Amino acid sequence: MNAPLSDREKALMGMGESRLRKEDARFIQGKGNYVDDIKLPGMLHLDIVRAPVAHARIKRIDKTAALQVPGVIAVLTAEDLKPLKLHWMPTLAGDVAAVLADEKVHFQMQEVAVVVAEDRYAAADGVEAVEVEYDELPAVVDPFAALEPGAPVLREDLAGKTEGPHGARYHPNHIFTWEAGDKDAADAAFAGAPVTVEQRMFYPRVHPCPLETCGSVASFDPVRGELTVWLTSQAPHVVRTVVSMLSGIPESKVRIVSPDIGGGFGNKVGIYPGYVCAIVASIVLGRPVKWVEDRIENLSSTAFARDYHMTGELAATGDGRILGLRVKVIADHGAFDACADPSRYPAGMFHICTGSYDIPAAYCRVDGVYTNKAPGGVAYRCSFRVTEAVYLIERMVDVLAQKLGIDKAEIRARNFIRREQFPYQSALGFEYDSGDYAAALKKVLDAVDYPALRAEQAAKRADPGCPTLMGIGLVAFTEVVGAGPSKMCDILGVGMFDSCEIRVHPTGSAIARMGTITQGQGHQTTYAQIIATELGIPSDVVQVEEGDTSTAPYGLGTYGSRSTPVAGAAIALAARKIHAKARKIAAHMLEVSEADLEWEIDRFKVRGADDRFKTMKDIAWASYNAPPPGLEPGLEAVHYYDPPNFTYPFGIYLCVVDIDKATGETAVRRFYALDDCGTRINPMIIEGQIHGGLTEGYAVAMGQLLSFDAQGNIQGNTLMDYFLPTAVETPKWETDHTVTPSPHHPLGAKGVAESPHVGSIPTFTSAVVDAFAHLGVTHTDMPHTAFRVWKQLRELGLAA
Ligand code: PCD
Ligand SMILES: [Cu+]
Repeated sequence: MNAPLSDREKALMGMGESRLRKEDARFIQGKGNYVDDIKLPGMLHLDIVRAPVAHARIKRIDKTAALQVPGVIAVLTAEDLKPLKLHWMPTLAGDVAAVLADEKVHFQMQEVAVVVAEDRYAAADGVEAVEVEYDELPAVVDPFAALEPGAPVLREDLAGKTEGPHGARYHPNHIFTWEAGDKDAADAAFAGAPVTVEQRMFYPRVHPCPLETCGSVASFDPVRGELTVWLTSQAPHVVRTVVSMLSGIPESKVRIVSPDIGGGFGNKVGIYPGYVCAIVASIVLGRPVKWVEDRIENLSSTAFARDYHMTGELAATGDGRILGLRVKVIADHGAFDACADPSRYPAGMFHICTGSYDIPAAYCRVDGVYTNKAPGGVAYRCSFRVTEAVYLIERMVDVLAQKLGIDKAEIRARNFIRREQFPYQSALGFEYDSGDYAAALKKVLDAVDYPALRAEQAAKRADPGCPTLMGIGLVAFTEVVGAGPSKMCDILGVGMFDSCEIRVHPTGSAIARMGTITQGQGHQTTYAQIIATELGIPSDVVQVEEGDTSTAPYGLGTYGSRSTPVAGAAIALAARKIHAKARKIAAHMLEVSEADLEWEIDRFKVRGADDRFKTMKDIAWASYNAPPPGLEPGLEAVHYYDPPNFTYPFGIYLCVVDIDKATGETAVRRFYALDDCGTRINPMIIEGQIHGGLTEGYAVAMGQLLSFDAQGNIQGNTLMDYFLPTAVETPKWETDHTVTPSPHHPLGAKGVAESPHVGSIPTFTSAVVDAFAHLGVTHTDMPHTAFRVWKQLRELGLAA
């Protein structure tokens, strides 16, 4: 293993060390600073009037009574935003979304009007007093029904448009068709295949549920013409650009600050009507305006995830070698196409759905559809539809294994992309950077004694008196994270690079700023660790700042596990620029040539003369006070990093469940998660990320669901119904790892934070279905709640 660290190395607390999080000293003392903590003199409060119905024409809005409520200052509707051309706003997906409902409402809880008042209570009373008269229209909640010939037309604003931003539209409720792969080659693989399987599955609508809801404080200074907005954004620079474009205020006079964020999980990527209205209200009224949504508003209207109706097909040989994959998806995007994906990919990175397998021919097609539901389509702990893709392929491989009577571990091993095939070109267009799936699988199977688990299962199946059904889930996932090479990925035309600026002070401490923004991931700790190792400065004295567009270099933000792959690389390369300059200074100080110097932990020393050295601290002082002739003073650098490729973390997850035949309750007996994210910066933070992601995955698989009735009423949008596991429900997690560095990343690191979510969800389904596999069940849709599992037990005559 690793050689023991010297004292000097230990002092740095650099990469590879499980050092404690630097930010926690602040958080555990209640000194965090969230948007709702921001209170400005004269600040007003905004609250939103929301639609009680899913589809209706607005006949009349009467503000009179609301304006008489004590404390209410203003009521704004779409009519008031029209002169500013702000009643509709562009979405990340190239569509438009109503800021405030314009003549029609398209989903329940849609923003219809806003009330601005002296305090939050008055604003809420004002909301109650706004009178809106609706003329109800038939609601469309099923995307298949939305595509029927006579279906009600939802988006009248798009009437007659047969072209959308992603090509032809064949129905008024159709948004786009997106295809990847070679259809003819895939069809040919199926035509000649000895075995084929097909499975329909529905990945229900779920919602990221960060502790802190979304919100903003907008403050326009009419004297200076400057706009400052504190908001819960995972991408503050992008918000600045969009705000400047929409408002016409020069970007140099717009400052966006993401202060501490209480969890993002994709929920805080989009731009929401509440933000826009707070900004407009502040500009119009000349006072700061705060908007913070409540939990029901958060679960109802800011950014759902998934809602994919998927059909997968695999073609294979008799011994289980996969010959081809075909996938069809009907994607329910809700009322406006507001998916947060790189602009060119309306289905995100869904085409990673060939997974960890060497599949010669593949074709996938995704059709986006409008329905009367809230817009969103965010990457809930997932790099843009990767969760859906991994779910699909992992379910399909299980279905194939079942049909052929091959063990699910064995069939995976037979189809893995082999170590020597990397870099690997997938049939759907990705170049996987590195992986060693077979070694990881072996490690997991050995660790849990897989043959013994299967033997136990067989014995239990043979015993009709056994009160439980035992299931074993297994998943071998590959993710695509680190968006992304700007030749492939952009947001509204801005390439998805990221950035870092490091400034070393004369006394040898440093400040570093990045274009990303932590929401709990621990960037202040891990980023400092990278700099510590690269520059030989203790991570304790490296100050990391993110989220303020007036100080941080432009970056695309934190989501899609892109911070380590993209900003992490920028940090390393900025540090290396400083390192190169430091070498020049050290050579001058030691009166030798640069070539005679070697770097050791925290110093340059003269080769072969251990006592002749200059530490980075010495060099920092000299860089300001006695730089070599011809070299500018100071010790700082900026780097903008445009990655050459994505990174492809992977993992092998295994889960054992025991299902109570009497109640349908599923107990997770064991969950073993092996992750490979290449070079590991802070193993403890990684472990925390894995625990969090597995817990969120457990929540999605076992209980989270936002469903709608036939009228489009949203159900389950409170924490009474929406499943958020506490320590009581959460299973015990076992973690493990292998290390296969990324060959193109300067540190060899890949992203990791999404992997546990992406990988665990299909593992739970795989385990639950496995419990019923001997009875011919090939798939059951999530969530695997006790009631749903019990119904299945009863249908099979098993319920006690
Ligand atoms: N190799 C490696 C990798 C990584 N790491 C670490 O770990 C973490 C993470 O990372 P990443 O993977 O890169 O990621 P990011 O970018 O940073 O982040 C993001 C993610 O993250 C996660 N996690 C978390 N946590 C918390 N606490 N909170 C939150 O919110 C959250 N979110 C979630 C999500 S959802 Mo999306 O947005 O949906 O797309 S995406 C996401 C950081 O700290 C880092 O540094 C290390 O150490 N190493
Ligand atoms: Cu996703």
